[in-house]
Amino acid sequence: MPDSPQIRLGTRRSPLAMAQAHETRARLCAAHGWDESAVELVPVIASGDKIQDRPLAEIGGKALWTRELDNWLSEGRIDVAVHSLKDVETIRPASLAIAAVLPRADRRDRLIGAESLFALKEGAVIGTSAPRRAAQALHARPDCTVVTFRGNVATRLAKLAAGGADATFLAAAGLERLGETATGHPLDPADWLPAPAQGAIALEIRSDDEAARDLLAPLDHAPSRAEVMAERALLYALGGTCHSPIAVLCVFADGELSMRAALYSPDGAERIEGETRFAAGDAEAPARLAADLLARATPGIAAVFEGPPA
Ligand SMILES: NCc1[nH]cc(CCC(=O)O)c1CC(=O)O
Repeated sequence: MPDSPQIRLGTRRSPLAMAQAHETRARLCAAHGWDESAVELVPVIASGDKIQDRPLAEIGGKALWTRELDNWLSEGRIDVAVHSLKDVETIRPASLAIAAVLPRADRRDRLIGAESLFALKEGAVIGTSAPRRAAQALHARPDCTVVTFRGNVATRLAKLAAGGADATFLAAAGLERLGETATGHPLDPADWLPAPAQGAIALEIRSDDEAARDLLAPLDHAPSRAEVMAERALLYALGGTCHSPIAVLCVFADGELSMRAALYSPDGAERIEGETRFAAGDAEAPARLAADLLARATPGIAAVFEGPPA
């Protein structure tokens, strides 16, 4: 029952990031019989949090969420970086490693502002800055207009309430972690797939930090890890980034992974879909699905998916 911190968790400062850090601390304390003082939370300001008015794709993409935490981790100022895995680039420094993936929360998006996309009025305005959500929405409702909607969850809900749009999308996982359990309407993955690794919290460490690796090992949830790593492998093999309108869901059941993915042109006019089932140990399956999708890509899709990095 240590009094001084055993481990320092770095986190972004947004309410959602802090909720994820608190969840991680609770799981660590439960796994090791510690009281809260054993885990120090270290809030770090991410560059993405300082810029709220432009789409992420325009201002440098996902690295905005990870750069400061990467630096603090590499410099030994924290032992663990707590991430929404959805926001973590697929190509990471070799000096860092994902030591654990927590049990994945609700993977779905929720629509806020209408019961379904088809309940929206003709020509409705949808607030989002996620290229995936914009393309999916325009595919289903080409009459709608998409406007940029950034900021943390509360900011986006406030923008919606203030009339900045008729509807917006937020991840169910994030809403639930913030206690917004009744906000919006979950979208069925049968017709609205989420983002790669949506709903998953990943704990990153320095690759050579065996002490941190051992402390985090009991928190790792192997089925969740298998699902989200397969989704990230698909994104990597497509050459996807945060600019890429890709939706994917991989589900683990009975020792098998089932993956379904859809690629869009940014305007939502073009859409292709593919699916595959594979054994949990088959690390090449996502790349095979990616190759199949790329081979079938229409021009507007081929323009934004460049294939795997050389
Ligand atoms: N891009 C921001 C972001 N990163 C992770 C979540 C939610 C939590 C998660 O998906 O794990 C959100 C908010 C959202 O997309 O609604």
